[in-house]
Amino acid sequence: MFSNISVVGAGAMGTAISQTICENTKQVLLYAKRAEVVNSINKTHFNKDYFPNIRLEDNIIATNDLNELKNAEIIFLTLPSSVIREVTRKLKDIISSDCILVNTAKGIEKNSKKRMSEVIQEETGKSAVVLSGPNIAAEMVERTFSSASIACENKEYLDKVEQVLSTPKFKVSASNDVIGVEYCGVIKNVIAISQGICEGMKINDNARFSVFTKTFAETKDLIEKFGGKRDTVDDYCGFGDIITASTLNVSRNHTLGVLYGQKIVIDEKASGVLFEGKNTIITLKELCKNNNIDCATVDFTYDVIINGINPKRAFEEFWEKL
Ligand SMILES: NC(=O)C1=CN([C@@H]2O[C@H](COP(=O)(O)OP(=O)(O)OC[C@H]3O[C@@H](n4cnc5c(N)ncnc54)[C@H](O)[C@@H]3O)[C@@H](O)[C@H]2O)C=CC1
Ligand SMILES: O=C(CO)COP(=O)(O)O
Repeated sequence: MFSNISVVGAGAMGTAISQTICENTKQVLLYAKRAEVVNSINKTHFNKDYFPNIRLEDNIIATNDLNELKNAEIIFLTLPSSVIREVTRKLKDIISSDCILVNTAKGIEKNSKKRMSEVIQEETGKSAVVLSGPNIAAEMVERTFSSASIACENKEYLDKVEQVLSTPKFKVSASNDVIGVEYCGVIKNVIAISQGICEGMKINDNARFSVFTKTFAETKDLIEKFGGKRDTVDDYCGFGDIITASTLNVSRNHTLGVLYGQKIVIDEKASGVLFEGKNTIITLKELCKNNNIDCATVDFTYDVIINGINPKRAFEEFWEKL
C-alpha cells in the first residue's frame, strides 16, 4: 500500500487514473489548475466539468498548489503533451529525488520532435515511466475492466508503478521498450484519425479494413525504424489501443477524422477539445521524410487533414499503395 500518490492534470485522464489507483494508496492528491475544479472535488467529490455523474472515491483530494506534491512517491502526468515540459520544469524543484514520474500523454513535442520521456529526462534528469493502452477515460473513471502497457529503463520504478496500478480489474503489462510503448500511443492517434476519415467518407468496410491491415503492418515498421520493438505493437499499447481509438466514436481523434471525411469544418481551437493527433500528423510526416521512411497511412492523413485534399482522391492514392 502506498501513502502519497499524486496526479497532475484534473481532466479526463487525470480523474480516471485517480479512480484507478486510489485503492492502492491511502491518498491521491490530484492537482488541478483551476480553483473551481479543486472546490468541486473537495466539497462534493464530483469533477463536474468532466464527469458530472461520477462520484469520486473519498481518498481523492484536489489541490491547486504544486508545492503540496513535495512528498509524492509517484506522480502521474495526465496533461496535454504540449505542457509536459513547462510543468516538469516547475516540478523539478519541488519533488524529492526518489519521486517517480509517469507520463500518460500520447503526443510528441512539436518543434524538437522529442518523446515525452525525453522531455521529462531533460527537465528533471529522471527516467520516466511511460503508460499507454486502451484507456477510454470515461470507462476507467467508473473503475471498469481496463489495461495498459508501461515501460521504463529503471526496473525499480517500473515495479512500483506496476504495483500502484494493478487491481483485480486493471491489468498491467510491463516492458523495457520505452520507445515502442511511447510511439504506439503517438501513432495510434494518427491511425484513429485515418480510420475516422474512412468512416466519415463512407468508404465500404472491406476497403476500410484492408487499409487498416496495411496500417497495422506499417506501425510495426515505423516503431522498429524509430528504435522500438515490433512485438510491442501486439501489446495493450499497440493492438489494444489502435483498435479502440480507430473504431469507437468516443475517441476524439477518431471523431476529428470522421468530420474531415464528411468535409465538415470545425474550429478546433475554439472547441477546447484536445486533439493530440493533429500536431502528430505533421511531426510524423517530417520524421518519415528525415528518415527516408514511406508510410502510406501518414501520407493519407496528412493529405486530408493538413493539405486539405479531397478525402476520396486521397483514399484512391492510399489504395494504390497497398
Ligand atoms: N482521455 C482519454 O481517454 C485518454 C487520454 N490520454 C492522454 O492523456 C493526455 C491528457 O488527455 P485528457 O485528460 O483526455 O485531456 P483533457 O483535456 O481532458 O485534460 C487535460 C487537463 O490538463 C489541464 N492542463 C492543461 N495545461 C495545464 C498546465 N499547464 N498545468 C496543469 N494542468 C494543465 C487542463 O486544464 C485539463 O484539465 C493526452 O495526451 C491524451 O492523449 C491517454 C489515455 C486516455
Ligand atoms: O488515448 C485514448 C484512449 O486510449 C483517448 O483517445 P482520444 O485522445 O482520441 O480521445
